[in-house]
Amino acid sequence: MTKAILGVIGGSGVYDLPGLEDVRELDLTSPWGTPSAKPKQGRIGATTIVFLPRHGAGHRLSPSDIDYHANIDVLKRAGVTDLVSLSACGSYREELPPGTFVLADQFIDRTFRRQPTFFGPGCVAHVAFSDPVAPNLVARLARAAAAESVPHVVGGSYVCMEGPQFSTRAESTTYKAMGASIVGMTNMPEAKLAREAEISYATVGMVTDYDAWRPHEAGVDVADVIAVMRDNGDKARRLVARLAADFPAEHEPCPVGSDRALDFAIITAPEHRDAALLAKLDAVAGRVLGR
Ligand SMILES: CSC[C@H]1O[C@H](OP(=O)(O)O)[C@H](O)[C@@H]1O
Ligand SMILES: Nc1ncnc2[nH]cnc12
Repeated sequence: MTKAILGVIGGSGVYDLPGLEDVRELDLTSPWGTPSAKPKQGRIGATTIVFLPRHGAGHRLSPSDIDYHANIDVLKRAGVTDLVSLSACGSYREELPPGTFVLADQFIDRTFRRQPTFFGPGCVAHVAFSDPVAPNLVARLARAAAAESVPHVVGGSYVCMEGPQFSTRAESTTYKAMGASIVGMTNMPEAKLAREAEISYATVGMVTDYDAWRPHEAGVDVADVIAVMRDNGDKARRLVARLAADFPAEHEPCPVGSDRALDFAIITAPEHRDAALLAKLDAVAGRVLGR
């Protein structure tokens, strides 16, 4: 049995979780770099929660500057089994107005200056990623949202752009035509790295704006986002509190294998593996590397 530990990555507008009790800062370091902040561990009811503000205290880091490797690595070291990402996003659908929470089930990765894997020369791995989020975690989030009367939809594709500028109108209409529901700048490579670290992941896309695809409307600017962000942040805290209150003590096996992603993923022959990289992978891949 594995004790369930719920990780929460707070995005724009969610820099703390005031409902946490018995809070302490975890003094964890990572061989991958510097996490956005020291994770805070606490509990809501009987559920242990580890919280990390993605952009750091005071929103210090832009999406391209976040050390996603260090963030996921320290959450793994903290024992996180299930990870909820809270993310502000733009919407590509009239029926997903600002204030809606989209529990996305797919991603389209349009980032171009981020290293998307923990693996590399000396230890190559290919994890399955056709189903990038953990459906049981999504179902729990949907139940928590319903219980808290938070407007939400289950499913949809999140397109992750590099940023930090918002989309041009041409980009916005292109992503909409690709079938995306929402757009943000942070869930890639975060979700990929969580999968490599065998952490069940789900994302809550908190719509703040309609991006730039509506022909007769002004495009998005950060003032639009901030105007909605505060209210979304309050809803997100209620959502997390409800999720935590109803969370199981034991980690539920992920139906799409998030928690066993490395069973057959590492393809480099043992005698060709790089010792320095293996050492860095102690937390992420310790289960299969026997570290
Ligand atoms: C402040 S608007 C743009 C900013 O908000 C989103 O961040 P997060 O996913 O961490 O909530 C978006 O991805 C951009 O980084
Ligand atoms: N329209 C948008 N595009 C990218 N990231 C966002 N975050 C919030 N709104 C966004």
